[in-house]
Amino acid sequence: MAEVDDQGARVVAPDASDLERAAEAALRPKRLADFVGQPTVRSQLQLLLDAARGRGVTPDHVLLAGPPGLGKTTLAMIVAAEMGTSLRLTSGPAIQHAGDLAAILSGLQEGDILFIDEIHRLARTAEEMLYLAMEDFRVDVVVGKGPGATSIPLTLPPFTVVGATTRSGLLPAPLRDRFGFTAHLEFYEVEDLERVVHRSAGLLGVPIDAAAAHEIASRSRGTPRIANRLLRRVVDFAQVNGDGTVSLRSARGALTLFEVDALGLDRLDRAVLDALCRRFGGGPVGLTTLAVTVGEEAETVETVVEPYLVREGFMVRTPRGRAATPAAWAHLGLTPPGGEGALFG
Ligand SMILES: Nc1ncnc2c1ncn2[C@@H]1O[C@H](COP(=O)(O)OP(=O)(O)OP(=O)(O)O)[C@@H](O)[C@H]1O
Ligand SMILES: [Mg+2]
Repeated sequence: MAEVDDQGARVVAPDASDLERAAEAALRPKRLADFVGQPTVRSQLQLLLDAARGRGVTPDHVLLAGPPGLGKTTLAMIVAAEMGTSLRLTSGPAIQHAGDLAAILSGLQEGDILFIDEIHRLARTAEEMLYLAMEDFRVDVVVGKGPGATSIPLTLPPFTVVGATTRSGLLPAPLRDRFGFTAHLEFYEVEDLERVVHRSAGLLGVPIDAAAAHEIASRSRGTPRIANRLLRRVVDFAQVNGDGTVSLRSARGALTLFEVDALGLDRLDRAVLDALCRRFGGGPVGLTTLAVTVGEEAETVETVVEPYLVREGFMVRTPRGRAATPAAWAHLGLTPPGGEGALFG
């Protein structure tokens, strides 16, 4: 499906293209104190790190769970910075065989933070090796091939695994259990996103007024990555069409141009709601059917469209499939079959 490209171009997509990652690096908070919002996670993590530092040990393994763009990679980097240690970066899909993981593990230094992004996508054999490494700081390195192969047990220096996952439900329980602390990142409040926008505008050297920051924040779907991206488009707009100062007018102009509505819904979101209401009478309809109707992968609809629609009360998940709420019908300017109040009757 060609939608992979469209997906990458979506201005409210919660995930980032490779190109965007470079722009993001410049805006990443480096220390816990600069990390905006998520007060619960921040205090929990602060405690964990302070305690480890106090005892002079490496912190417990940390699992960061939550939707894309909420700050998992940022927090992993912050853990390393706060502990004054180095970060080794890898990801589930990058580890195809147990041997790949063994090579990484055997290169670790004491206190290193091993960041495993998308840890739910680790190969099965690597997963088992990781259990042992996390629990006993041991790894069995296989030397040679075939019948002559021998396995040499290697003791690892103490280190900390920071795992990140957008799908914590997919993590096998034994792996989940080996994390001493799981941080569940929540979507951000508008006020927090306003602070993200102000902070980023400051780093970009762009003047912005409070109304503009509020406008961008309220259309950012609770996601700092989206707030930063919308800010960049708004800055473009302000520089091309004005004097470069980001005002409410330029914020609205840019967001209208990119078809992000007042609630942060874009074309794909509206297409999903529209299909749900017009084609399926409000549902319930299965995820796959719904995804095919809008020409998207089921996984895309499930991970990047649905969470926001559910959270904003436009869609509900029922045992028989996805259903539109009265708010969805209202947002599309449609009347539900049987009129108002007929739903969920
Ligand atoms: N709490 C925060 N305060 C300020 N900026 C933030 C915060 N959280 C995230 N950001 C910014 O949002 C962008 C995306 O964050 P990050 O890469 O950490 O997300 P992620 O959860 O790792 O996403 P993915 O699941 O796609 O890997 C970064 O540029 C980062 O600077
Ligand atoms: Mg990340």
